[in-house]
Amino acid sequence: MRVLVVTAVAAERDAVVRGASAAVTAAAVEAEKAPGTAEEASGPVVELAVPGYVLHRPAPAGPEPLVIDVLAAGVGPAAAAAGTATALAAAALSGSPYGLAVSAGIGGGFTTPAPGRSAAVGSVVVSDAIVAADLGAETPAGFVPVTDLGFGTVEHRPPGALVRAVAEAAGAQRGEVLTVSTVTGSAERAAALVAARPGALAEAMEGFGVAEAAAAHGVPVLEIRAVSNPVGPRDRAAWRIGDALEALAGASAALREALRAAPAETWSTS
Ligand SMILES: O=C(O)c1cccc(C(=O)CC[C@H]2O[C@@H](n3cnc4c(=O)[nH]cnc43)[C@H](O)[C@@H]2O)c1
Repeated sequence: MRVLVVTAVAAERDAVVRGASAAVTAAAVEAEKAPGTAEEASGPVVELAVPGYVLHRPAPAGPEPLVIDVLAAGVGPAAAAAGTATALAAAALSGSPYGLAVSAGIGGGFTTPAPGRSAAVGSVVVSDAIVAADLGAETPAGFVPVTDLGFGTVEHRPPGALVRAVAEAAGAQRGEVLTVSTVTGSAERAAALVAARPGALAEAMEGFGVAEAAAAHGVPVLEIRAVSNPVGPRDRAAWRIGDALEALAGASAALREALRAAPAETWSTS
């Protein structure tokens, strides 16, 4: 299967490639399918051009049928949708379509959702719903989602069995990941988001864009977020981007292992 992983920035892309490459190496050595040392087994990263973008592909180990391409498409839902749609279309036109699109990167973690649920800095969240949290209209009665106005959708649901497999492999929590166009910067806004979506565990800025492009192409979608900061009052001193990128690399290794263990036939209809 071919998997497209879409990040916002190059640092996230490189973390995903590093994690997926480490997983390739471990799998190859464990299965003794590839000769040589761990370093030799992982091989170089191949760069592939699609119109307007460059994909990074960790070299597959031996004849493994799983191919993971990683694209840094830019910050925000529009950039994410444009990059994802381009890569999906290019692959489909070449006769080798992707079977899964993954939005991956760092994100904010909600620390005061429902009792017992909190996404701490350095932890990982795998989306069970990808939600456009601010797509709608502000009215005297409050925020109205675009679906209540008679348009489109505000939610995409990844395959449940895949969510469970990846979350288990990554030691991650499962929960809703909200896509916002404005980073939350106050306790009041954080509380309003959780009130509207009690299942929310994380927020970021790209998942819904990736999901809309994937839906247009009939491709399943997943979102993985490594928490770099709490959602709430702005506090740059609380950001832990390095820790989150390490967690993202670990989650990417887990993603690869989960996909090897649970191929698409086992989750594509769940
Ligand atoms: O200036 C700020 O206060 C601020 C706080 C958190 C993040 C930012 C960014 O500009 C990063 C945007 C980038 O990273 C993802 N991200 C990371 N944390 C969050 C968050 O708390 N809320 C939304 N997005 C976040 C996001 O997906 C973008 O790719 C600035």
